[in-house]
Amino acid sequence: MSSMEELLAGWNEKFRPHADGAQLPPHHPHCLACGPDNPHGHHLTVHRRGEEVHATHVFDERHVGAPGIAHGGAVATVFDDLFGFLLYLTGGPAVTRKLEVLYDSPVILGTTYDLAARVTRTEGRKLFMEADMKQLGGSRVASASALFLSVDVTHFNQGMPR
Ligand SMILES: CCCCCCCCCCCCCC(=O)SCCNC(=O)CCNC(=O)[C@H](O)C(C)(C)COP(=O)(O)OP(=O)(O)OC[C@H]1O[C@@H](n2cnc3c(N)ncnc32)[C@H](O)[C@@H]1OP(=O)(O)O
Repeated sequence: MSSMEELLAGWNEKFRPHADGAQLPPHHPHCLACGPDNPHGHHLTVHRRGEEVHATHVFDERHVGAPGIAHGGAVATVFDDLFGFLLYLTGGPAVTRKLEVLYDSPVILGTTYDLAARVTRTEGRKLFMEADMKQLGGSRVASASALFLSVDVTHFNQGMPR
């Protein structure tokens, strides 16, 4: 089986309907944000809650920017990937065309944060999404909005080894 065939087979399995409350599958084992086999990754675990996706996350020393504070790029990575889990609800592959992050207050290493994301609007291939990150039971520390564009799964051929 070629790498592309394996990708397609895995993708179809991932896109089976996911029940409300279910843990959603990682995009792939080495994904920077959700891959369980990526030693540098965030190992994000994400659940479906109604038409939203939710995650609880603790940034650690691998994600440091200023001492004790998560790097803004690491926070953006987690938002971007969380948006990628909404694709299991919308039902097909899409990629980030635009990502905007608002940093309200420092994201502190070793602190647990709640994240939630949702699709706010669709227009043809365009998926408009929003997400927020809050202290447990507390105030918002960051939010994000994104435009994803639906693509055919062959889009990912571009990354296959030649
Ligand atoms: C099995 C496992 C598989 C692994 C897969 C994991 C997948 C998930 C992983 C998730 C991981 C996390 C996620 C990641 O990390 S995804 C990785 C990061 N993203 C990318 O690599 C994407 C790179 N970009 C591209 O490939 C192309 O540019 C794409 C495909 C996105 C679009 O190129 P394409 O040529 O196809 O489209 P178009 O340019 O004609 O535009 C189409 C329409 O969109 C409108 N438009 C464009 N820009 C804007 C804008 N700023 N505001 C408003 N509208 C905008 C535009 O006017 C047009 O509208 P209309 O004229 O039709 O009305």
